[in-house]
Amino acid sequence: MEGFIKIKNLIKKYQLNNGKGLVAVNNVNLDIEQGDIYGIMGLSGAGKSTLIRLLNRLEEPTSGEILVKQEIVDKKNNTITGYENKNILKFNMKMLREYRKKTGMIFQHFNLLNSRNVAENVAFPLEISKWKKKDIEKRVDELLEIVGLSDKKQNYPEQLSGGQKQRVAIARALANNPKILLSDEATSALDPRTTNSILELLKDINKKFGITIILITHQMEVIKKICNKTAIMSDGQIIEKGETKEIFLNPKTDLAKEFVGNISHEEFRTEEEKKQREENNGKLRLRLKYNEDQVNESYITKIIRKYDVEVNILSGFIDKVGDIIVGNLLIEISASEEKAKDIIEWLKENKIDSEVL
Ligand SMILES: Nc1ncnc2c1ncn2[C@@H]1O[C@H](COP(=O)(O)OP(=O)(O)OP(=O)(O)O)[C@@H](O)[C@H]1O
Repeated sequence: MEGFIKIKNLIKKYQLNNGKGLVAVNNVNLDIEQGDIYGIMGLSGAGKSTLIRLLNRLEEPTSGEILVKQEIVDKKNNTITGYENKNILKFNMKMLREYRKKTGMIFQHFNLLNSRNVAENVAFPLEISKWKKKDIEKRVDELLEIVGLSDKKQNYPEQLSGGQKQRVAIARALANNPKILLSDEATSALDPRTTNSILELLKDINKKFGITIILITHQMEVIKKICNKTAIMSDGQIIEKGETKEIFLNPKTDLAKEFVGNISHEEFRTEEEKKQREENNGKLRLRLKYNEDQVNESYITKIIRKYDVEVNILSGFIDKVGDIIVGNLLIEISASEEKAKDIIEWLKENKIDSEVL
C-alpha cells in the first residue's frame, strides 16, 4: 500500500533565548508505506528526535503537512467504507487523542512508571482508554506473552534489566493496537546482544501485526538489521533516502558513505551477485596518482561504466606539491583478472599513474 504517511515540506524552527532562530527540521519530505520499517539515521543534533516528535505532535511544526492514511468508518454499521489522507496537524484534540492511541512510542530510557509493576505499566494506556478491568487483564496477558515477559508480571521496573524494561515499554506501546510505532533510539542504552533481541522483537511485531515502524538511530547496525528503508539526516535536512539495500550498496552523499563505510554489507547482495564476486578472483587494489588536469575528471565513474565493475574508494586526498596539485586515491576493484589488466592498461593510456598493491 502506498503513501501511508506523507511528510510534506515539514519545518520546525526553535526560537532561542539569544533571539536567534534554529531550524531543527528543515523542509523534510518523506513517503512512508504501510508495513515499512523506516530508519532515520544521523549524527547528534541532526534533528532526528525533533522529526519523530513532530509525527505524534509532541512538538508542533512551524509549517508543512503530515498526511496519514485514515479509515473512513460508517458509524451506523461500524464498517470501514474507504480510506482518506488526513493532515494530522489539522486534528482537533479529540481526533489527536484517537490518532495518538494508534501511534505507539518507545524511548531510549524506557519511560516506565517506577511505582507500578510490569502488568500495571502495560495496563496504563488501557485504563486511560477506559477499558473494563476484565478486558485489561486479558489484554495485558496477551501483550506480555508477545514480548516474552509473562513470568515478570508482578515485578517492578527496578527489578528488570534494560532489555526487559524495553520489552515492557514495547508491550505498553502496543496496548491499543497501534498502526504506527515510533522508536526514539530504543536500543541506544542497551548492550549489543540485548539490542539484537529487541530488534528481532520489533521485526516480529512489524511482520505479525503489520505495524509500520519509524525509528531513529545513530547506529548504522540498527538500520542494517531491520530497516527496509532509510533516510539520512544532516542539519535538519534529509540528504539521502531510499531502500536500505540501495543506500548500503550505492551511498551517494559523503555522510552516507561514512556511515556505511565501516560496516560489511555482504548480505545485501543476491546469491548470484555473491557467486559472481567469488568468480572474480578477489579484488584488485590500486593506488592512483593523477595531476591537476585530471583532478576534476571523474575517472572512477568512467571505469565503473566502461568495465561494469564495482569500485570501492578506500581513501583519497588531494595534495599540493609546490604549485602542483596531485590527487591520490586508494581504490579496490572487484574484477576478473582479465578485466583488471584492461583497467590498468586503460589507466596508462589516460596517463594516470597506477600502482598495484
Ligand atoms: N526545545 C528546543 N529548543 C531549542 N532548540 C532545540 C530544542 N530541541 C532541539 N533543539 C535543537 O535542534 C537541533 C536538533 O536536535 P534533535 O534533538 O532533534 O537532534 P537529534 O538528531 O535527535 O540529536 P541527538 O541524537 O543528539 O538527540 C539541535 O541543534 C538542538 O539543539
